[in-house]
Parts: sequence; structure tokens; C-alpha cells
Amino acid sequence: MATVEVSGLGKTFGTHRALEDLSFAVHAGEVFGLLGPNGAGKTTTLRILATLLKPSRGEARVAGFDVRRQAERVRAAIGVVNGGMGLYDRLTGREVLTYFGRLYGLSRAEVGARIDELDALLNLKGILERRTGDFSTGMKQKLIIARAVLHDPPVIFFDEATSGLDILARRSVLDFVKSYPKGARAVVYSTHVMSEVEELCDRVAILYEGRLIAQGTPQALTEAAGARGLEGAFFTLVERSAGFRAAPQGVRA
Ligand SMILES: Nc1ncnc2c1ncn2[C@@H]1O[C@H](COP(=O)(O)OP(=O)(O)OP(=O)(O)O)[C@@H](O)[C@H]1O
Repeated sequence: MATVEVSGLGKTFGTHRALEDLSFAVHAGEVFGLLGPNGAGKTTTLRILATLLKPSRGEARVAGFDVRRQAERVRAAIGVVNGGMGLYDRLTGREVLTYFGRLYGLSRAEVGARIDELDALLNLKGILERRTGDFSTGMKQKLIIARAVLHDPPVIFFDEATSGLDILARRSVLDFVKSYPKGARAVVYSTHVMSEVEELCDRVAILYEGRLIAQGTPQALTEAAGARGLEGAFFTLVERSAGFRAAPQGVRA
């Protein structure tokens, strides 16, 4: 069953087409990558899926709910992890999680039990009883991940979640992403880092200038492009798509 279904999605800001005719499906149990350089449309896609932006065209469903008509249901079914911090400096890690857990409708006891579960996955020791204002970037990112999955959402969106992290903090984010999509859960992982996609993603959609230029397993894309790794495949696919666009109508380069 698809947990995310995107069909003909488009977004225009003023006269700028940030996203054009995007379609893909993410299945339960998958880590699905959105790969592309700055400005490719990854954040715009995730913001639409998280109901923070309205699409200009097309449809999207998350956990079975329509992003336009069932935004509240979508929001209850997702977690979002991005570079933006938005923590309260004066609260401890535990207080932040308790506050958000209560907003999600969990009892204090449920939040406590969930914190224990997440501690086992994310190693939250050292951040639960300390004020977030004293956290390193890596500690903040752990807390943001814990906050995003407190309510055990079926779908989590990661948007450039490892940027600015040191090697150890980055490793704990990547390990968490790999461990998350069990059973009905799925992860959509947006990045411009090819090695992260190769390591984490079951399938990936490559975006370039707002368009989907290829999708498949990293291995299939690499082989189809006749490249050695995903990075080589990425450049070949971008060149092919640019050639196609530059060609006269009806002629495929
Ligand atoms: N609110 C906005 N108003 C106008 N243009 C926007 C807005 N948000 C995004 N854009 C434009 O839409 C395009 C896609 O941006 P988006 O942030 O989705 O790309 P991205 O792939 O996430 O890249 P980055 O990693 O730089 O965020 C860019 O050209 C960007 O300038």
C-alpha cells in the first residue's frame, strides 16, 4: 500500500514554476529519497505534503488523506525533521517532549513510556534533563527527531536533516532513518548528498529545476545511466533531461 501518493503535482510562486507535474508513490516499509541540487523543488514538495503549502496543480495523499481536504488528518499522521530548530531554550529536553506529547494528545504516562522507547533508539541520555539552550547542534537534532516521532506517525519527512552535523551526530540520524520504516511506516528523505541516498534509500526520485527527471532504485538508476555510482548517474540524467528540453518539440535527444 502506498503511504504517500503524488500525482501531477505543481507549484507556482508568482510566475516562477517551482514544481512541475511531479508524480511518485512511497510504499510502506520504504525509505524514499528526494534528491536534487538547491532549488530543485525538494522543500516545496515536502511543504506541500506536510500541508504547509497548497499545491497549484495536482493531487497528493499522505497516509491515505488528501493534503488539501484533510489537512488535519495529514498533520496527525506525519513527523517533520528539518534544519530549522524551533526549540525553547529554557526548557529541558524532557520538558520539550512532554509539551509536544501533550499537544499530540498523549497522557504524561504515555509520553514517559515513549521517551524510554526513543531513548533506546536515539540515545537521549544527556539531553533529557538539560536545557536545550545549552545543546550542541547534534543534540538539538536528536531532540527534533524525538519530537517528530513522539506520536509514532506512519510517515516522517526529513529535509536536509544532516546539514551542519558532525560525523557522529550525522551517523545517529542516518541509523535512525534506517531503523524507522518498519511495518506500515515510511520515510521520505530529501537531500543533495548522493552517498546518503545510496546508503539509505530503497528508491529515489531525482528532481532538477522543479521536474522529476528519473526515479527508481539507486542501483537501477546507476545502471541505466551507465555510471559507476549515483553521482555519475545524476550528472548523466541531468544532461539527458537538459538535452531533451533543448531539443525541438517532438524530438527526444
Ligand atoms: N515562498 C517562495 N516564494 C518564491 N519562490 C520560492 C518560494 N519557495 C521556494 N521558491 C523557489 O522555488 C524553487 C524550489 O525551491 P525549493 O526550496 O523547493 O528547492 P530545494 O530543492 O528544496 O532546494 P534547497 O535545498 O535550496 O532548499 C526555487 O527556485 C526557490 O527559489
